[in-house]
Amino acid sequence: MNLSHTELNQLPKIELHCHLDGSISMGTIRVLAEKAGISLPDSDAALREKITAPENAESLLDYLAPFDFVLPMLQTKEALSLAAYDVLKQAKQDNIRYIEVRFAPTLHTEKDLTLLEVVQAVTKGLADGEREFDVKANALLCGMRHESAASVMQVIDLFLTGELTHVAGFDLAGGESDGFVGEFTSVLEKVTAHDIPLTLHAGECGCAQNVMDAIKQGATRIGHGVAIKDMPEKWAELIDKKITLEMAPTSNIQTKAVDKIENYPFKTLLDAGVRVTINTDNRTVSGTTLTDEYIKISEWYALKESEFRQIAQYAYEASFMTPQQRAALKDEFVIDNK
Ligand SMILES: O=c1[nH]cnc2c1ncn2[C@@H]1O[C@H](CO)[C@@H](O)[C@H]1O
Ligand SMILES: [Zn+2]
Repeated sequence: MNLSHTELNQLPKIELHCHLDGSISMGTIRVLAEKAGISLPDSDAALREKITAPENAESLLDYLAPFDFVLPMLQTKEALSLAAYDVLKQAKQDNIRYIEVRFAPTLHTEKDLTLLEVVQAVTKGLADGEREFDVKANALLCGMRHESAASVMQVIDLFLTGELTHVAGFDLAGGESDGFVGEFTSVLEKVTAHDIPLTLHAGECGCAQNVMDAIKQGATRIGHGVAIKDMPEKWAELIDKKITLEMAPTSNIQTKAVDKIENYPFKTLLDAGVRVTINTDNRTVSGTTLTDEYIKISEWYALKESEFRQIAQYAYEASFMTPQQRAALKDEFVIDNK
């Protein structure tokens, strides 16, 4: 029998893939808009339409459109701290014990913030939320793939300032073209040269080769990676290297990473031994919670509790936690299979 919604909610969880700007609750968006002097529709239904992915999204780029609506509200330190705090509040409701919240610093410098100030404002909100909600958290910094390698390099240079706390790794996000890894070789070489933990969006709506390129370039985790379903001959390599896929069922259907649920490879990959994990990607843009994503996976595949716990252990092992965070959560996430 499937686990009940309450049981799924209560499972201890780790979320590796959650975008800050796509995950701010409607209540906090109203607060941020007011502070920014931006007027919003009065009705929640009309506002929801602006901040969620279009029902008939045709592609990843369609899916990304609502971000343009929220970003003008995320241009001050106060707004960024409040947004990060708000995401941790939501994480608590999912019984998340550890979360990595990602964002692109270059998207928050429209007013007068420096990249460093942007990151410090977000990590302040995470630190406040950690204390308030007993959820551990780190930030991941994203470079945007539509920006130049030189601009993305400025984000990498933040890691080298020695001024960051609560920042655990790097990612590339935005629209995905085939062969994108090659456009950012110089950036990604610097990432690995400095041992900065690396996850890359790949094989979301691009080809399976993007996933293999990302791994070759040093990514230990892949954002989505759905397209690897088309290269079963590579699964053994993923298993061998303990590559972890950060999948997000609702988002993956919305972006048309697969045309229909029957073609979603989550369970096939899990059964084959590939390390898959469950994530929201964007709580608000996808209109979901991590509990909702667990419910979806439970309804689609009737997973047993032991399988959900195995998936959470994969997330624990692949996370970019500090040694202290890892030690504190060990008993909740390392299951004894023997
Ligand atoms: O699923 C996704 N694939 C690729 N890029 C994404 C996805 N969700 C959000 N973003 C992009 O990442 C930026 C930083 O958080 C967002 O502004 C959005 O453009
Ligand atoms: Zn994403």
